[in-house]
Amino acid sequence: MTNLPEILKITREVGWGAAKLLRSYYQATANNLEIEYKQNEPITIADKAVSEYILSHLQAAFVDEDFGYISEETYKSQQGKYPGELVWIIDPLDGTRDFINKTGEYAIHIALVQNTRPILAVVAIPEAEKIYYATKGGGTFVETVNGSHPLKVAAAKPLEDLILVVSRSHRHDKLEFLLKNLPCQKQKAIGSVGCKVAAIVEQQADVYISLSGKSAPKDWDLAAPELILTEAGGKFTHFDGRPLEYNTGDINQWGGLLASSSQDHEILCQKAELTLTEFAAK
Ligand SMILES: Nc1ncnc2c1ncn2[C@@H]1O[C@H](COP(=O)(O)O)[C@@H](OP(=O)(O)O)[C@H]1O
Ligand SMILES: [Mg+2]
Repeated sequence: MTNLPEILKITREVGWGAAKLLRSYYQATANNLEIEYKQNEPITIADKAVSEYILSHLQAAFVDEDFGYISEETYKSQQGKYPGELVWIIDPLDGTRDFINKTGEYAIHIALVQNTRPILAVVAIPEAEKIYYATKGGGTFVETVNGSHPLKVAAAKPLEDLILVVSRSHRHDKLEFLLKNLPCQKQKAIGSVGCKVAAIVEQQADVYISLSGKSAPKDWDLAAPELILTEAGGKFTHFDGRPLEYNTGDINQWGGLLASSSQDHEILCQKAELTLTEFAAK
């Protein structure tokens, strides 16, 4: 395999190119985004164009490599898991609703997964003109036009001072009950998982909670943001402490997931599980 630093260099370039392309769609006010709905989730021509851009550039750069490719826009529910060891998991536009509603909170996720776990990640945030990148064991960095520097999550603070970020559009009764009963009541809505994790590694937030309802977030929503967070010193697990796994055959990430700046991660997970038991008993 081409070495990881070389793969990262190429992926960062692809991330910047994809960010520029996606931003051009965001800023073209006269553009008809040709919004369609797939299982209740919107898709625009920008999702498709950026997916095509990322896939074609990665495939051209790694013609000699035995990589699989899973992109939100080209994924077919019957395709099952990629049988090889290394697979790219790509979300060309995470936060499509926020993209359409012009909140600026949208991101691009590119992760390389080895045997169900991410080993390399790029999260691009076009409106901030930043990319975040990480490799397993190599730390997390933020890059702007002025260069890059490492990032670490915030130091420990009291539970009640932790700032929690949560989805703006994927809300339901069970999640609302959970959010109301957590010890951290400083809560704000941010679109896109990439943008939520960026807020945590930039020390503007501390905790992110995702709880599936009738639908669940998918591998491409989480693989890249997870590595960006954990390499910055944070934790990202199921409420029961299990690590997330990708390319398992079920693209959905069911259940409760908690991402945090790590101090008190286990306490928050236990509290979340307890609160769900209370909800079930209502
Ligand atoms: N309960 C859920 N069901 C389906 N998708 C979910 C979800 N929660 C989060 N997601 C996905 O996670 C991404 C971020 O969501 P949010 O901005 O609400 O936090 C979105 O990806 P896409 O925009 O790529 O579809 C969204 O579809
Ligand atoms: Mg997404």
